[in-house]
Amino acid sequence: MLVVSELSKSYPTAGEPLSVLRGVNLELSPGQSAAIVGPSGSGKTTLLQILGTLDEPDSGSVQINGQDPFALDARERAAYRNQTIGFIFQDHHLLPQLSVTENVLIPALANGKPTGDDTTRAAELIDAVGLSHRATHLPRELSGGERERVAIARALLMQPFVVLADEPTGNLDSKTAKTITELLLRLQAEQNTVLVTVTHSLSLADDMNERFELVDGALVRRERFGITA
Ligand SMILES: Nc1ncnc2c1ncn2[C@@H]1O[C@H](COP(=O)(O)OP(=O)(O)OP(=O)(O)O)[C@@H](O)[C@H]1O
Repeated sequence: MLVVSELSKSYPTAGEPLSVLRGVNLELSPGQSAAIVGPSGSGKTTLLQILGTLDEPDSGSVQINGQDPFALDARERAAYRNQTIGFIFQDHHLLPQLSVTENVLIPALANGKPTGDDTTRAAELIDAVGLSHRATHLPRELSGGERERVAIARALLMQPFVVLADEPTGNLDSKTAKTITELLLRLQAEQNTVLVTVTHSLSLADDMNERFELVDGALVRRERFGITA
């Protein structure tokens, strides 16, 4: 389970601190997907950064399968993050000089040289995202949708418990966005991970099991938005 309780976070400013998160609660089981929507500046990225253990909350807790990642020191937490959390970014952050296979293997490099198992799994994931014929290509030789597929394969390499996606279809046309969303949800269900997606797309939000809106620093559950595009 991913269990988030009463998270709060403020940023210092010249005057009063800017209170962004004010009591965020969330519980998701393996295999569940959730979308978080909200206006620009409502704190979606801040929340995703905390769920990803890249930033610390001021108060409240995050528990991943009963473990509190913020109880770990910075080094332990980095190792924990690499094993437990997969990240998918809008601009995919692929390394331009590395091939598709090498990019997918990046999370395994934190443990030293990729093992044979890592390489096998990378090939399986590249196949699963439909890019076997592009395995030796560089990112610049791929379309936007193909690059996003590489980012999905990379996020799943370490069999993470939680996958966090920040606008995973933000730069894609609506047809490609739909295909990528279906792929992401299929792999997420097969691998039984928790998926949390931050998005402005109500259509993408509708494809997730659960929808939440970040309102005044807290998550409010929403019904389907009824967007089919
Ligand atoms: N490091 C920081 N220091 C100070 N203020 C910050 C910092 N990071 C974010 N903020 C402020 O916190 C608020 C929430 O930012 P955040 O990036 O989480 O919003 P968001 O919902 O992801 O927005 P968008 O949809 O535009 O990406 C904004 O007002 C932003 O200016």
